[in-house]
Amino acid sequence: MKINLNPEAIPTKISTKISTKIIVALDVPSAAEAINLCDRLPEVDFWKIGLELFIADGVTVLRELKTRNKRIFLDLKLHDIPNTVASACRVATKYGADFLTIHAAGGRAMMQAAQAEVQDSSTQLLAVSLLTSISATALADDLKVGLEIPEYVSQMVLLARSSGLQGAVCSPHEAAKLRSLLGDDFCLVTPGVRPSGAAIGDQSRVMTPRQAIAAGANYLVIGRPITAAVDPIAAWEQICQECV
Ligand SMILES: O=c1ccn([C@@H]2O[C@H](COP(=O)(O)O)[C@@H](O)[C@H]2O)c(=O)[nH]1
Repeated sequence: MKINLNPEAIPTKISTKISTKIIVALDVPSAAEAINLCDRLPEVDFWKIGLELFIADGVTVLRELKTRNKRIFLDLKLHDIPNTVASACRVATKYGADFLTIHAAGGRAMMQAAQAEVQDSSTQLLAVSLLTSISATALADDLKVGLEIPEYVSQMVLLARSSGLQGAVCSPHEAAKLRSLLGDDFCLVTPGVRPSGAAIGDQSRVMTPRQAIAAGANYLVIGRPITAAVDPIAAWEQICQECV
């Protein structure tokens, strides 16, 4: 497939629509760096705050993103006993994030308790099914899981849905199967996205942005290919073009 490299050839309506599906991971160590990136990329509407930034300066960044009317994915990947996770979710709702993650591996009781705490808030829980850094070999040999990745991920996402959640994080590799299992009302968010030619790094199950969208992802999470690029603005624009 030929990639269209001419931004002027892209109808604004399509590129706007694509850009709303991309969540950029703000994996930087300080509020100053996060806000600088945010202001350099005004077209990015949806930002992800992960553990590094949340631990460093989370409250400041949340406030700054809110002031700029940005959508926020608070990627804390909570995983603990039900009471602890539910309490953390209750406190997290006060930040007004759009998405918040918990690990599906925490089990049904944990997910149900967490869901009960966010039910009446503007925050939607997403269940992390299997980290996109985990390969088939690691799942079988290190974690001693007897299922293949597609079956394991389906199992975790079905468990999340039957625990009351309406969204999950998976790799683009599992998105098509999950979409056909769950229909259109379930939200699938896929990290493990790499534009053609980008370094894969510590990810294992990756696809291009265009492939991830075609597989049925509602949102793509992309971090280093944009934030660690020499020119983050050009990288963002190139990715939006690549999706068309
Ligand atoms: O399974 C998962 C869950 C979350 N992530 C997060 O997404 C970004 C990906 O960043 P890249 O730089 O594009 O690899 C990162 O913040 C992870 O914590 C994930 O990769 N996989």
